[in-house]
Amino acid sequence: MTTAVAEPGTGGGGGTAVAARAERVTKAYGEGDTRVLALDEVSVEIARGAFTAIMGPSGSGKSTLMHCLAGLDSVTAGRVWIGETELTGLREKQLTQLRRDNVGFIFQAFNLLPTLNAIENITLPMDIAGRKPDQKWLDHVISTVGLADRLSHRPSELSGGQQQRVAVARALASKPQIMFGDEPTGNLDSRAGAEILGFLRRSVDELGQTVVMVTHDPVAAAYADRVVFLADGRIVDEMADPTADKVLDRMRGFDSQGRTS
Ligand SMILES: Nc1ncnc2c1ncn2[C@@H]1O[C@H](COP(=O)(O)OP(=O)(O)OP(=O)(O)O)[C@@H](O)[C@H]1O
Repeated sequence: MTTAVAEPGTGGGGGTAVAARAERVTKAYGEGDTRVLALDEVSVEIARGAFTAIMGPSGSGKSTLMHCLAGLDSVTAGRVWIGETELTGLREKQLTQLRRDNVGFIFQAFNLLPTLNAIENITLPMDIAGRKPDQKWLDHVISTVGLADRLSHRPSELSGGQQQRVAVARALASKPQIMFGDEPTGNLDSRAGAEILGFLRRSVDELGQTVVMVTHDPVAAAYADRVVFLADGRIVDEMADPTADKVLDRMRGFDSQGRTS
């Protein structure tokens, strides 16, 4: 017998904890001669409570896959779920609400508001949504990312690494079901980048979060539990427990084979 009550978002059937899922997702941009197939029937499951990296050559569809999984972009064909909610078919208003309540985002550009201090930036999405942050969780997040003594600083008074820590805390503040990062360390030097990756790792290990990160960097991918490799809009490989060397080897393999299908 299966239990009648499922945890929110633990995925249907089979009992595996799936935080997000794409089923035969195709995404095409443009029409006719200028049509580009950015994703070609991609199916993938993102495990809950794990750190997944998406890698692949430039133009292979990494950002498009992330945007489709996160409900930031519509699909041409196929279906997408976050937890048990199917995104494909939702109206824009429902999608906005689902993203706001269940998804955290970290981008390459920190996207902080310059007139607000760190804590105001962190709680802004919840303030806009009219939700009260869970203070205990918020304190835990702030101490995890090491911002406790910087909360009254404005972005201009913070280093790039500290600004991205604010962005990480903002993404975590609402206890999202899933966090997406698109090259979150792309604007940081390697030390600040390593710090942010360490915080993402800790948010998985210590806070039970689910993280999906697009990256070009094998060193960044090595922080993940699993790497999914894309080429020409298709998933061509994946790797559990990656190391930077293993990832680099695999990437070289793709390069020497040229187009992989
Ligand atoms: N809005 C758009 N309009 C038209 N084509 C697009 C659009 N967005 C992406 N593409 C095309 O879709 C393909 C996949 O793009 P995507 O940005 O997902 O790749 P990527 O792997 O993230 O690349 P990079 O590593 O260079 O950021 C590319 O050929 C790109 O030119």
